[in-house]
This record gives sequence, C-alpha cells and structure tokens, in this order.
Amino acid sequence: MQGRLIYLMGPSGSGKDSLLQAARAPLEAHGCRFARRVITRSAESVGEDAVGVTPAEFERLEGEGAFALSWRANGLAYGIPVEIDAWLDSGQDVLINGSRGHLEAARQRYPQLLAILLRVDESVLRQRLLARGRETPEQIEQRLARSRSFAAGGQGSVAASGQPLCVLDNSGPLPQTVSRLLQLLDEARQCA
Ligand SMILES: Nc1ncnc2c1ncn2[C@@H]1O[C@H](COP(=O)(O)OP(=O)(O)OP(=O)(O)O)[C@@H](O)[C@H]1O
Ligand SMILES: O=P(O)(O)OC[C@H]1O[C@H](OP(=O)(O)O)[C@H](O)[C@@H]1O
Repeated sequence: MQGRLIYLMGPSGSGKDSLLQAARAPLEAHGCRFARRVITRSAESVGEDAVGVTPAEFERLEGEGAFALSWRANGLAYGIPVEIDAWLDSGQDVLINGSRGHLEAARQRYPQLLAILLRVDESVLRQRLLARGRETPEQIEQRLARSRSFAAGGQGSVAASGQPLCVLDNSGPLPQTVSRLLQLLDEARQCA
C-alpha cells in the first residue's frame, strides 16, 4: 500500500518547524519519514535543519531532477528531495514542510496528499517572528504581508473548493498542538 504525503503548511512563524521537531519522535515510531529540505538559505539559520545550497547549486539540482517538489518564495528556493517517492512507494508516510503557494502543484503530483494548514492569531504571528530573530524587520513584514494575501484568498486559496484541508491551531502551547496533530494523523490513518 502506498504511503501518504502529509503536507504541513502555514504562515511563516506559525510553528511548522517547531511542530515537526516536537512531533518527530512519536511519528517516526509510527514509521513516518521526514524530508530534509534543500533551501538557498544558510544551513546555520535557526529553526530548521535544512541543506543550505547556493542558487546556482539549487538550479543544477532542480535541473537534474533531484526534487520531487520545488518552489520559490520569500526570495528563496525550496526543494523536497525526490527520495520521498521511494519512501512513499515502500508504504511509508512522509511529512514535509510545504508551501501554501505550491499546494495545487503538490496535489497534481500527489493527489492523495493530506493537507494540514497551521494557523495562529495574527498578533501572535508577528511576536513569534520577531522573537525568533531569523529574518530582518523588513523580511518579517514581507512574510506577514504574504500571509495576509493568502488569508484574503490571494495567490490561490489553499481552501480550494472540494479539496480536503485540515486546519490546526498553534496559538496555544506547542505540546497541545503536537497532541492534536498526532490525533489528526491517527484519524486520517483509520479512514485511509
Ligand atoms: N505553540 C508555540 N508557542 C510558543 N512559541 C512557539 C510555538 N510554536 C512555535 N513557536 C515559536 O515561534 C517561532 C516560529 O516557529 P517556527 O520557526 O517553527 O515557525 P515556522 O512556521 O516553521 O516558520 P517558517 O515557515 O518561517 O520557518 C519560533 O521561535 C518558535 O520557537
Ligand atoms: O507562504 P507559503 O507559500 O505558505 O510558504 C513559503 C515558504 O515559506 C516557508 O518557508 P520558511 O519560512 O522560509 O522556512 C514555507 O515552508 C515555504 O517554504
């Protein structure tokens, strides 16, 4: 039986990486694999254990078919290694840190993907981005503007009619969000 792609997305600062890190051990115990992203951002950047490459290296890798999914946003390029297809073919679920802007393209390649939208209150979002301190104030404002655009239905709504979407609120304590994610995935497994 084919594994399922679990596509976690949400505003920058909503807590995707934190949630993935906190939920990793229990999910790996259930056989779920985690894709390590390739990003044109320094590997030393806080918050995500990604592979950092130059834009030229990214273009080369993308041209060689190294990515199952790739997209651009926030002045960066993001790639999901194509090795996830072998994991899925072997029946393993795969959890990735996705993109709202790339959801429809991802659905084309993975029609059965489970889309999970992480949300937090706008006031919380700004505070978390500022506290994290990875982006400059200008970049934070650009990311907040991008999220407002999605909330207003721009850039392709993630809530396309007829497409299943799970919404997970991370405005509260992270352990609560982890528990809800695990419960949501258990429910999804049972109705798969
Ligand atoms: N439930 C939570 N309660 C309090 N702080 C949180 C919570 N979840 C995440 N954070 C904090 O919010 C900041 C943003 O979290 P994180 O980097 O995981 O978000 P993200 O969605 O991965 O952002 P990006 O898409 O920009 O990488 C971090 O400093 C993180 O420690
Ligand atoms: O705005 P949308 O399309 O949802 O996401 C765009 C990109 O921003 C975030 O990455 P990061 O914040 O740079 O780690 C997402 O993971 C995605 O890769």
